[in-house]
Amino acid sequence: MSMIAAFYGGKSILITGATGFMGKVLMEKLFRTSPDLKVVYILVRPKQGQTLQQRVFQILDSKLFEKVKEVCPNVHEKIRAISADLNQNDFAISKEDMKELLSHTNIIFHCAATVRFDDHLRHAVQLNVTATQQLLLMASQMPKLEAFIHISTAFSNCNLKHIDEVVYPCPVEPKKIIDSMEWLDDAIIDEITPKLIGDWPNTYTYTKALGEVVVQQEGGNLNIAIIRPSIMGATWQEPFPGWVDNLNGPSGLIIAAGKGFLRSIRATPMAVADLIPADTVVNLTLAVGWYTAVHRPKSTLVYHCTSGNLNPCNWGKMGLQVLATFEKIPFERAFRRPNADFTTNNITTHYWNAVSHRAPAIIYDFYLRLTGRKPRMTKLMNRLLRTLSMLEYFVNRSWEWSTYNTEMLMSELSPEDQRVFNFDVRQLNWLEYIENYVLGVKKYLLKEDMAGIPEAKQHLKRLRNIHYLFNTALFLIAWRLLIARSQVARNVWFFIM
Ligand SMILES: CCCCCCCCCCCCCCCCCCCCCCCCCCCC(=O)SCCNC(=O)CCNC(=O)[C@H](O)C(C)(C)COP(=O)(O)OP(=O)(O)OC[C@H]1O[C@@H](n2cnc3c(N)ncnc32)[C@H](O)[C@@H]1OP(=O)(O)O
Ligand SMILES: NC(=O)C1=CN([C@@H]2O[C@H](COP(=O)(O)OP(=O)(O)OC[C@H]3O[C@@H](n4cnc5c(N)ncnc54)[C@H](OP(=O)(O)O)[C@@H]3O)[C@@H](O)[C@H]2O)C=CC1
Repeated sequence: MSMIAAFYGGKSILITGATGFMGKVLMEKLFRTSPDLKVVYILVRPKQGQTLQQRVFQILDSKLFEKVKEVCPNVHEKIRAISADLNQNDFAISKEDMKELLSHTNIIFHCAATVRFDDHLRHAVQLNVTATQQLLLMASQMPKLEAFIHISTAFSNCNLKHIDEVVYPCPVEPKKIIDSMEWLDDAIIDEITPKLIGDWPNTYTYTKALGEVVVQQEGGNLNIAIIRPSIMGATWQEPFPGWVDNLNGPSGLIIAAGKGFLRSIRATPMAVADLIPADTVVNLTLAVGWYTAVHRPKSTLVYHCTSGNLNPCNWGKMGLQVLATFEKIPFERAFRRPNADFTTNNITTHYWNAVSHRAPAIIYDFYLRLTGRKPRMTKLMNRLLRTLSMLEYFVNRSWEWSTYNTEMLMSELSPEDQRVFNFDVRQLNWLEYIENYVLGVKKYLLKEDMAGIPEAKQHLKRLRNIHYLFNTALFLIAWRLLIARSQVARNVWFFIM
């Protein structure tokens, strides 16, 4: 019997960010392994014209929850969606709901965050720092609370090269940042943002670092743990391999490469690609929840959920495997044949961006205009190039994350728990994982049918022929111009003939 699964039985659990990528995988695993838990409270905001209930039903209706519905047929009764906006005071939770949350919650998993790299500092501070502070205040009024688990990121200290499982101080106290956001106007915040974030690459990583300091400073007597996952990718094993539902991290780039838009990316092939499957993060999170509540460590423990030091894979190996998978499982209606490569300096990056990204987009838009359609490729390409420039920081560096606490926790688990809540990345076979990841992107993100693979292969053959034809035509035109202008070229031509 799994001790961790048994621990969550009968518990009331509060999850923020349950509608996000990690939150869904977390809920799924909780219900599948502890179907006798009492209730899962989720803080949800109405979105895109959907009510809370519609949002919950949409999640439960997805393929991700198929197994849960078998194990826990009344899962919908055990999810209690609470209307909340983490950007508002008291999260805009009604008095009755707040009362219920405060009096019943046993465990909190705080996953909600803005993960956009380019978010305005005010908004990133509001969600990643102030909301965390408010949630801690709420937690301190929960008499039955046993553990508060805060999800941060391994990149919260990406300004360092070696990162230990400790909370590092920030140059400016989070409280001062929170206060200043209240009275500074947007223009001034824009101006001081680069100075404030200093050597952090974006507002996301900076505010996640501030959030950790808030957790440490304002945690009071709560049992708190911080989890720092690296780049969260599709699921490895559970509930099935390759599940992913958003474009963050590598997923968006896999689509761009598979559809033939992405032809080159400035990346260091030997730099460590510190990917971590979402189900591994969730298994560690649930194990940490159990350990924190049962063993009550004296201080706030930080757990790194990374792969680089135990089972490293680099961007070169990952890129090659992604491309190899496209050969077997191509995406439908590609713009060009998938054939991306890495560039390593500014000059080649600019060159390939012009030749392989901008020029084909301009030519295609010209063709769309000629055929009376609306041009769209240049806009799409500019967006891709902007995304690439934001991700560059992370694919040209390697970090070392120590994992003492994570390894200590692994050794504390019973063999059964090590199996059910496996977070040992040493067992991960990267080639297999990446292949499943690409397949998952095709099935769950692009919603493409496997039956369409032969047609997709045909389409790629046609694109190859067009490519050869285009290159031959280009060569002939160039040669003709050369012959017209150069005596040497003419002589060569007569000699050949
Ligand atoms: C040796 C030789 C080898 C040769 C090999 C060749 C190599 C081949 C390459 C092959 C393939 C590639 C393989 C992988 C390569 C490298 C991958 C690198 C990934 C590195 C990631 C590192 C991240 C690490 C950071 C830390 C980790 C974290 O803690 S957290 C989360 C990470 N956060 C993110 O990833 C968010 C990043 N995104 C953003 O910040 C923004 O989206 C943006 C700034 C990038 C873009 O913003 P913009 O305003 O332009 O667009 P946006 O409005 O956001 O979106 C545009 C449309 O896309 C939709 N969208 C966007 N995001 C999502 C989403 N999450 N879910 C669903 N949909 C999304 C959005 O709705 C828009 O659609 P429309 O409305 O229809 O327009
Ligand atoms: N994805 C990754 O690669 C990594 C993620 N992390 C961390 O893991 C956690 C989860 O990330 P992930 O699941 O990928 O992120 P997502 O962007 O998928 O999910 C974010 C969640 O936060 C919720 N949220 C955002 N703003 C509000 C708000 N104002 N009120 C209520 N809820 C809100 C979203 O709700 P809604 O659905 O309404 O938008 C969503 O449920 C985050 O803390 C992130 O920093 C760490 C390392 C890597």
